[in-house]
Amino acid sequence: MVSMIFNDPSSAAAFHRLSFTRFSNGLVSLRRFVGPLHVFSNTPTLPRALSLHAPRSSRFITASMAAEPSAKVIDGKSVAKQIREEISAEVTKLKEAIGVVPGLAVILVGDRKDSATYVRNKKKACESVGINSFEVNLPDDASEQEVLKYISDFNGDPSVHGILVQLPLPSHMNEQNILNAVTIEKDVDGFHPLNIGHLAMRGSEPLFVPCTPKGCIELLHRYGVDIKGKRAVVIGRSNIVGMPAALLLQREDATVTIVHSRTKNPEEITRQADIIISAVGQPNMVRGSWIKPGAVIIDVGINPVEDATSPRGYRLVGDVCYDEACKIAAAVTPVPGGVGPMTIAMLLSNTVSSAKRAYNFN
Ligand SMILES: NC(=O)C1=CN([C@@H]2O[C@H](COP(=O)(O)OP(=O)(O)OC[C@H]3O[C@@H](n4cnc5c(N)ncnc54)[C@H](OP(=O)(O)O)[C@@H]3O)[C@@H](O)[C@H]2O)C=CC1
Ligand SMILES: Nc1nc(=O)c2c([nH]1)NC[C@@H]1CN(c3ccc(C(=O)N[C@@H](CCC(=O)O)C(=O)O)cc3)C=[N+]21
Repeated sequence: MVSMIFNDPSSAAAFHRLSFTRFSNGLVSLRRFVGPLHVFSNTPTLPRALSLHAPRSSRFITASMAAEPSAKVIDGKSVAKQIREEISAEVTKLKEAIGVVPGLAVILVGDRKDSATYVRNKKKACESVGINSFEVNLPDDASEQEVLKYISDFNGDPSVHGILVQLPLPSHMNEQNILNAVTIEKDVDGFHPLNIGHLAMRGSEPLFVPCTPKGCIELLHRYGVDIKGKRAVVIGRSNIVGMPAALLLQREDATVTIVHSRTKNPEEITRQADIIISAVGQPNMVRGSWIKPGAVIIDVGINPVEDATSPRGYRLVGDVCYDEACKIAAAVTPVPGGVGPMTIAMLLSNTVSSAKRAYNFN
């Protein structure tokens, strides 16, 4: 038996919620109960709160019905839009109060089409909230020294509050050397070893948290998903997504397991999770059978798959088999429109925080 709980959109103001309880025989019973709204109070236009808890006191008012359960869609695109509006207001406040406009510098090396698209999207997002953006495009055969020179210039430029070196870098460059060169005060990607080290240490705070994992947690928060005490599985252990996502979940008091390419029984381990964050890069790897009924799924994967019907000849899918997940999970992020837009929103947020910190502005 599983429970999925979500606010009734037609009566959210009265804090009424509907609860579907699905039994092993496939029947679904509908309950209505009145209770405290689970979490967020400052996001009135956001989607309904979602809780992993079963209600303690609830009142049966309706009989059973046979229906295919369907997960709630965690709409990263609309949450990111809301966050951009919040950031835009902060940027205006900063400018009016002390005449400072936050600035983000992006360094792109090489001519990868996907990287160029991401950089273009970041630039557009900056414009949309009033952040200045500075862009450097270097050819694929540029030297590491050239990149380091630009980083050093941006480190010393007071109009730049955030520096992002688009990854991946060409293979002749040493990624660690380059990421280490960004001053930690402007490391809005949160990839500097000192920022990662602070993230990993209890009682310590990094200046910046990596954008994609931060966006995943922000989605869980804004959808009212309880993390404390839950079992979380992160699939993938990269420096930019999987590892920091696991650290963040742990900081939120989840019990965290990391699944990677050498894990012996990934399906069985993942099936124990209340919360799954998948960052692998394998289309549709996480099947319905990997998912515990009622789990919440954050799908970070962005995988192009051939699609002759799409104008681009391909479409993007996640690591999680979306159709199967929808039938068994409580909530799931789509691809596109899930974590991707949140990554960019968190980058803007980190850039504004950096500018505020530089001027001691609260
Ligand atoms: N939405 C967004 O904003 C972002 C999306 N992405 C997307 O997320 C995905 C992951 O990105 P990234 O972390 O950079 O990728 P990496 O390739 O750096 O890391 C992939 C991770 O997945 C693990 N892995 C690979 N195959 C399997 C498998 N069969 N079973 C279990 N684990 C496996 C690897 O394990 P091992 O360590 O053992 O090799 C590794 O830890 C990609 O699709 C990428 O495009 C990335 C960044 C941002
Ligand atoms: N230094 C650095 N920092 C990064 O944060 C970083 C990086 N390098 N290299 C590449 C990855 C990938 N990444 C994404 C950002 C936004 C979307 C995004 O907005 N995706 C849209 C779809 C975009 C489309 O349609 O192509 C979505 O999921 O809805 C995706 C992926 C950031 N990364």
